[in-house]
Amino acid sequence: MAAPETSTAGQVIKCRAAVAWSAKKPLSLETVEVDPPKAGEVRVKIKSSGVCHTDAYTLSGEDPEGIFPVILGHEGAGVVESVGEGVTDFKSGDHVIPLYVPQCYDCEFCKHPKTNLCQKIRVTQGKGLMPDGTSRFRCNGKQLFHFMGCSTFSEYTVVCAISLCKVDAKAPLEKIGLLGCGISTGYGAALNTANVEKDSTVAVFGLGGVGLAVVMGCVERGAKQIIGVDMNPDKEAAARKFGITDFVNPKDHEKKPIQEVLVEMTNGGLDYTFECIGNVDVMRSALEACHKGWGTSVIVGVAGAGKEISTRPFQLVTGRTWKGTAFGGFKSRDSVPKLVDKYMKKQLKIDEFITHTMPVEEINRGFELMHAGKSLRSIVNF
Ligand SMILES: NC(=O)C1=CN([C@@H]2O[C@H](COP(=O)(O)OP(=O)(O)OC[C@H]3O[C@@H](n4cnc5c(N)ncnc54)[C@H](OP(=O)(O)O)[C@@H]3O)[C@@H](O)[C@H]2O)C=CC1
Ligand SMILES: N[C@@H](CCC(=O)N[C@@H](CSC=O)C(=O)NCC(=O)O)C(=O)O
Ligand SMILES: [Zn+2]
Ligand SMILES: [Zn+2]
Repeated sequence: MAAPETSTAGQVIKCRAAVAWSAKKPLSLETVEVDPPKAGEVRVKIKSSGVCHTDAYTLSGEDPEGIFPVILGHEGAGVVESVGEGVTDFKSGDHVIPLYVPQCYDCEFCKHPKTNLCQKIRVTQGKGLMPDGTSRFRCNGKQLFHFMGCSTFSEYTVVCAISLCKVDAKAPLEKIGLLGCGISTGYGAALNTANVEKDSTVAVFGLGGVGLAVVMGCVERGAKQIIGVDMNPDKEAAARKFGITDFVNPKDHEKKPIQEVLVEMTNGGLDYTFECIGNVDVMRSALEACHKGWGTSVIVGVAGAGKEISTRPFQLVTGRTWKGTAFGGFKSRDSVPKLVDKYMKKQLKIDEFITHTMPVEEINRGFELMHAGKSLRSIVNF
């Protein structure tokens, strides 16, 4: 049966959005115009969106791909309002999560079992545009750019159908948007990228939302020691609830590089380490905290423009492995609906990551809480 047409289908919709007019400035709540979806696109009514550190990173001006004015946000969930020509996988009323890593099933990357990095629309997505090179957003006559193919800080957004997955309509839309980024990324970093085994020893640097999702994955795999490393002592309590066995604050060990402290604590180093901050010095520490011969370090954090990593090549010659992950290695459209199902079966945490909830009008408070180290995830509701 054909989906019922919504009264707004084919029309320009005026709605609320938090607009980043320029770097380093608070977001501004505006009325924006959202065009109907073109061929292969879907317009989604966003119910809620998480605030990820990557939104703050791009807003800070440190993202080489940062472009303004833009509608940020990439951890959202919502309901399909209308679909563009040729879209058969979705209909109005479907519950969906936008995906910043699409899955087209057709490109060389999608067909390759070793990567999740679909490249079908990567070039235009990186330029803040839809695949035809235009934007669907305007405010006061000015074009606004899209962000990571999602722009979930808008009440309505337009995304490519390949950047969207349909999820269980019983799942709470005000929570499951977090599976669009931080939780899936950290969890997948442990399960897919590192493939942590039972009885492993692990260190997680940075105990924000992403780091705690790594901890969740390591607990599921039966790691016997999980050391949380964070400069913020307030992060210890929540991290213990997620399952860290030890907490190390580098500020308590200023006479020694933190990797030496960890190597001593673990009789030679960790089986797996994860950098979940975006600091290149910490990335080095995380690698060098790995056990000689077999330790693997996974870079999850996103570093600022111009930053480079370094270590002595001897660290790799002697058997340590340095890896990175995007979206936890999950092939997005295949995996996210399954993660939603896992949450519904109480086999995956989401609620425990949500420390603050606020109306979109207060979105800047979400950023402030993150910068002050007071939140894991803030959710903004439309
Ligand atoms: N690769 C990918 O696919 C993805 C990458 N990311 C990236 O992952 C990183 C983490 O994201 P998220 O969890 O949202 O960020 P948060 O800001 O919530 O968490 C980062 C944590 O690291 C702590 N920290 C900062 N500096 C240090 C340090 N030198 N040593 C130890 N701990 C430190 C922070 O402490 P404090 O509380 O004091 O700030 C905070 O607890 C970001 O770089 C983000 O851009 C996010 C999603 C996907
Ligand atoms: N735009 C940045 C790169 C930003 C980046 O690394 N993004 C991560 C996701 S972070 C999510 O919160 C990622 O998975 N990237 C894959 C990709 O194809 O962009 C820059 O230009 O350095
Ligand atoms: Zn993110
Ligand atoms: Zn693809």
